[in-house]
Parts: sequence; C-alpha cells; structure tokens
Amino acid sequence: MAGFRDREKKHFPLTSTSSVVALFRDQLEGPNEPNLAFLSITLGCVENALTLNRAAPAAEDSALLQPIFPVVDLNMIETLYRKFETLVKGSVDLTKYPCKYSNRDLVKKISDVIWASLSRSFKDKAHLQSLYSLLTGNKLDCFGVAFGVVAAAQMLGCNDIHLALSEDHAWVVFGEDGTDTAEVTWHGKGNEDKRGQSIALSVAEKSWLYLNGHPVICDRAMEVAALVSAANPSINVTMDSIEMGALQQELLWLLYDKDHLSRYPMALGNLGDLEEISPTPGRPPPMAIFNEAISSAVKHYDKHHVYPYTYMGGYLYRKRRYKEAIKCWAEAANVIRKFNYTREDEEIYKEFLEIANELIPNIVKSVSVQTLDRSQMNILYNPEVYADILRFFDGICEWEEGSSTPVLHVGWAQNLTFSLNKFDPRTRAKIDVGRDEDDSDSDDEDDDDEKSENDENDNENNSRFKDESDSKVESECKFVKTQDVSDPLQAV
Ligand SMILES: FC(F)c1nnc(N2CCN(c3ncnc4sc(CC(F)(F)F)cc34)CC2)s1
Repeated sequence: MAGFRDREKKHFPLTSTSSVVALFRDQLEGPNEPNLAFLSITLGCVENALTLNRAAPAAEDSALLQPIFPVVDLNMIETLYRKFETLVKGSVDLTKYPCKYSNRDLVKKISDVIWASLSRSFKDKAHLQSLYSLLTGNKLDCFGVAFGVVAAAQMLGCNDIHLALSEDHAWVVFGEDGTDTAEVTWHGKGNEDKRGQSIALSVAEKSWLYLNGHPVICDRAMEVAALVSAANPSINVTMDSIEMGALQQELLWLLYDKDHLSRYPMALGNLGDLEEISPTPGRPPPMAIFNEAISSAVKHYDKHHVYPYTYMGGYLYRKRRYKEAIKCWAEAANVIRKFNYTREDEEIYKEFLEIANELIPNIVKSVSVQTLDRSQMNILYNPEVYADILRFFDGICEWEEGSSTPVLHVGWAQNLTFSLNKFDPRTRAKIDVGRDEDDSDSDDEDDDDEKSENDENDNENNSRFKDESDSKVESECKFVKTQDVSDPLQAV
C-alpha cells in the first residue's frame, strides 16, 4: 500500500500538543474523510507515552519541569497502520460482498476480525480504547471494539458503516439509508455478546442502555470526536497526565469550533469537566457547556439522555450549589422515568443510587450542621428543593413501574425518609402535589402505554409536583468519569 501522503507525513515527528492538534485539524479539513485508524493509532501512542509506566517524578525532576511530551515518529505510526491494514484487508475478501452498501454478513465478518485478534485477558482496564492498544497489546475495551470495526470498515471503503453510541453501549448502523443496525461488541460483565444481531429487539425493551431509539449516530467527524472523548488522561486513580488532559481539551475545542459536538452531549460534558479542571481563557465556562449538552439532548434526542443532567448536577454539587444540583438530579430522574429498568442498565442505576443514597443525604446533613453558611441553610425551608427531591424519587419510582427488574430496596426508603425529614414541617406543608378532592387514583396504574402517554404530555406538565408558587419547575441542570464527586464535608 502506498505509505502516508504528505498530508500525514508533514506533521511528523510529533513533538507537542499543538503538533497533534495541527494533524487532527488537517485530517478534519482535508479533501478526504479523516482517517480513523491513523488518528486512533496516533492519539493512542501519545496517550500511552504520557500515562503508562511513568515513574513518579522525583522532586528535583518536577522542579526542572521537564516537558515530557513524547516524540512520535512517523515510522512507528506507519508500521502499526500497515499492521492493521494487513489484518483487515488480509481477512476480509471484499469480492464476496459485491453490493454497493454493506450487509449484515460483512458487518459481522469485520467484527469477527477485530474480535479474533483480542487476547483473552482483562478488559476493563484504562487505555484500552484505541487501535494502538489493539496493535501493541491485542486488547480493546467494549467501545474500542466498536470503534475498531468502524475504522476497519472505513479502510475497506465501506463508507455506510457508522458508529452508534448510547450512554453505556456502542454498536453500528449501515445499509442504503443507514438504518440497519448490528451489535459488534459486548456489553458489561457476564452478558453473552449479541454480535451480528440487530438492536431492534433490545430497543423494544425500552431499556436506558439503548436510549429507547435515541442513540448518537456518528458521521466520520463525530467518530473522531468519539475517539478523542474516549482518550483517558489518567495515570492512576489519583493522578491525571496534565499534557494528555490538555491535548484532549484542545482537540475537543477544535471539534467544537467545527460544530462536530453539537449532536454529541457526552463529548460536551467531557469538555465541561476538562474546563472545570483547567479553564481555557476566552472559552465559555463549564455551566455554559453543560447547558449546551442539555440543549443538544433536548433538541436532537427528545430528552432521552440522562448524563447531560448528571454532568451538570455533579459540577454544581462540587461547587456546593446544592439547590441547583438537586434540580438537575430531578431533571435526570424525569428522563429515566421514560424507561423500563433492565439488568443491563446497572451503570445508570449506580449513578442514581449514589445521588439518592450519598449526595442528597450529604447535602441535607451538611446544610443542617453548617449553620454558619446562611446561604445554604434555607435549603431546608425551600419548598422548591423539597419538591425537586420528591420529583427525583418519583421519577425513579416510575422507572421501576412496568420494569422486569426491581430498582428500589429498603435502603432507598431509609435515605428518602432521612432526607425528607430534615426539611422544616411548614415547608413540607407548602407544596401542592396536585391531590384531587376525591383523590381517586385507582386508574393511576402506570403501564407502558400510560408511560408513552406520559411522554406526550411530558411537555405540558413535566413536574409531577407543583411548588407553592405553582411556577413550572422548568430547569436545566466510560469511558472514564473524570470527576469523582468528593464529599465536600471532608474538604478541609
Ligand atoms: F454524568 C456524569 F456523571 C458523567 N461523567 N462522565 C460520564 N461519562 C464519561 C464519558 N462517557 C462517554 N463519553 C463520550 N462518548 C461516549 S460513548 C459511551 C458508551 C460506550 F462507551 F461507547 F459504550 C460512553 C461515552 C460515558 C459517560 S457521565
């Protein structure tokens, strides 16, 4: 195969963040589509150098502040690229798939090629998302397998095969109108992989895992955004590579400026988190970015995404803006109530469990002991906050209704009562939960079409409780969760 053209060659050797950004810019602006395999290998190589087997710098080294950006030579990247090309073109005989658009057999075949090259070892470590990991260690995480299939398809000229992303799973779309779907990777632990199957059956379950038919469908540039978003700056549990985080941040701004993040709420959320860690002068603040993620999910995905609200909620919690954080979590629950809980939805279950059983109790505890902070005290006298906690739990209860698997257990009830009892009784009397006079709630049994009906009138009255002012409680609020919501009570 002809080696890289000048377009690729001229950026090497890569010696800095800006040289990698220039390479990505060139790929995104170039006459041809960005080369997914080339970009994944290159970014994976940089990530590997910046995060793996790094000795802790002795005091004097860090005092010297040695720039540690690795020098990435073209021949290393070209060698790995050729290895991938040999694997893919050597295993898929395209003459067997003559038609212009891909079919399920071809998609399954490409998935088998990636699948067969994986070692049987541990798969949910960090840094297993890039083709660099596949080609140097025969290891990929579940996102990496799906991305590898799409990169291989591009290499084979199958330009109808694209990445589909939910908040905790990935698959592909293909075919003449891009509406055929296929599983190409596994999900979670202990679940049989469903590779080759269409995802229609799983969507029918109304599980959060498939976003009830509202996944992010990528074009080539959004697939670049996914590989950038999947980059992982972690060196270990406590340390991140500043250089890798800065590179990821700059690449996300490059993609943002080219409007490739506008339909990708999670990438916007990742960018908001990075801006919290290290603000870029002249760029919007985190809250503005989290708001864009929410607006994108409302506009393009019919309010079926949870993470935009928990990204913002987590940020507000860390900033001790508790009233607004609780409102975001109520909005997150307002999304999850549209789904039925199934056993593969553990990730979002854990998210809501942490909010209900740790974060909200921490808030009501902290504001009741910290009387000095007057601004926080009024939370326990604020009917809107109380109403938002009720909306939060109501959304989770509705999520459970009609589900094959129970969500709640006694621990939830204990935390709910603990939190609610902290509120001043007069405040609790102030909210109007819309009880009818005759209180005939017999026909209130929620079932599926009832849920879908709720979806419809979701816009009219998206709060199941009205606060005293009867104002509409309108509000905004794996790869790697870069932000651990540490408990502010422990903050010294
Ligand atoms: F809402 C906050 F708590 C979150 N903080 N980090 C969150 N992440 C981190 C980044 N992340 C993601 N960020 C960009 N794109 C994708 S595509 C995807 C599903 C899968 F991995 F492909 F299977 C996950 C994901 C998953 C969610 S949510």
